[in-house]
Amino acid sequence: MSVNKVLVLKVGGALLQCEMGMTRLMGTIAKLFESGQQVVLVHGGGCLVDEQLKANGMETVKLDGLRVTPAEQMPIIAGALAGTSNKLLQGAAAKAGVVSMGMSLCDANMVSAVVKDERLGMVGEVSPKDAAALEFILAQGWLPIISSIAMTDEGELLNVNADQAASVLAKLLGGKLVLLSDVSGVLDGKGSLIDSLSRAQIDELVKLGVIEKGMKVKVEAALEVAEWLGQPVQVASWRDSGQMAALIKGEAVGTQIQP
Ligand SMILES: Nc1ncnc2c1ncn2[C@@H]1O[C@H](COP(=O)(O)OP(=O)(O)O)[C@@H](O)[C@H]1O
Ligand SMILES: CC(=O)N[C@@H](CCC(=O)OP(=O)(O)O)C(=O)O
Repeated sequence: MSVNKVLVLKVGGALLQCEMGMTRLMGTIAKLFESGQQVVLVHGGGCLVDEQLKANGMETVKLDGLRVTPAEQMPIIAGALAGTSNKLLQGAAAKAGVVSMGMSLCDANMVSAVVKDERLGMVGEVSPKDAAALEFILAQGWLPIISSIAMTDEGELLNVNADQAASVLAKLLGGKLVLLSDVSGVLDGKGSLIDSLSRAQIDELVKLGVIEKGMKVKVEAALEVAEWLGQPVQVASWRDSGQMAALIKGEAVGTQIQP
């Protein structure tokens, strides 16, 4: 990986429940900073949202890997993602000596957002808009930590899948994208890691039901960026210390989603 492009790292929500994982992630980011690599951290928090909805007597419904988001759930979802999850990560960054800026997709005209599909309620579809704020923050040597809560032009909050949020920010910055989940990459039907995937192979594995739910959304977001930027996108795991060490060295990790 070349060092001069911004690295957009996305972490899934399960990380927030793993103290060691958060420490390792922030240690990795500190090392990347030392080597001159600028990093943007985008995060999910799906499991925290599930917990908060349950605690408030609300149900979780997913359609094709995306959370159906009735308007009355939006304050809880925004609180869990832009609030709790974002601040937990800022805390871990501070402990590792990394100066961070806690943000969401609502900030500084980064993206524009519209309702994706009426059947999903307040779920957003975002497109890249203005990179100025992020470029300023990166130039200060700070780590932007960005949740996937967005806003319409009318100021209504929207819930965006965090892999899709990361993919739009990678496009905005023309950056490299690495999606870190709780699995070491895309697995085949027997549970073995697949090193590399083309669009045709992805279509086939989705048809067979081998790639499904959150991984289907993730791989499709990765493919869109790979094709847009003409370079592979990696799907790997924050759990795997070997993969995190390889990331610091700029080596390929996990599954390479090919353009
Ligand atoms: N072929 C596959 N390989 C790996 N994981 C898969 C696959 N198909 C479905 N999954 C599921 O997708 C999950 C990762 O997606 P998701 O839960 O959205 O992760 P994250 O929260 O990290 O974004 C895995 O934990 C696994 O349960
Ligand atoms: C629309 C939609 O599905 N939004 C996601 C946003 C969080 C997310 O994507 O979290 P993970 O990365 O941990 O899965 C949700 O509400 O769960």
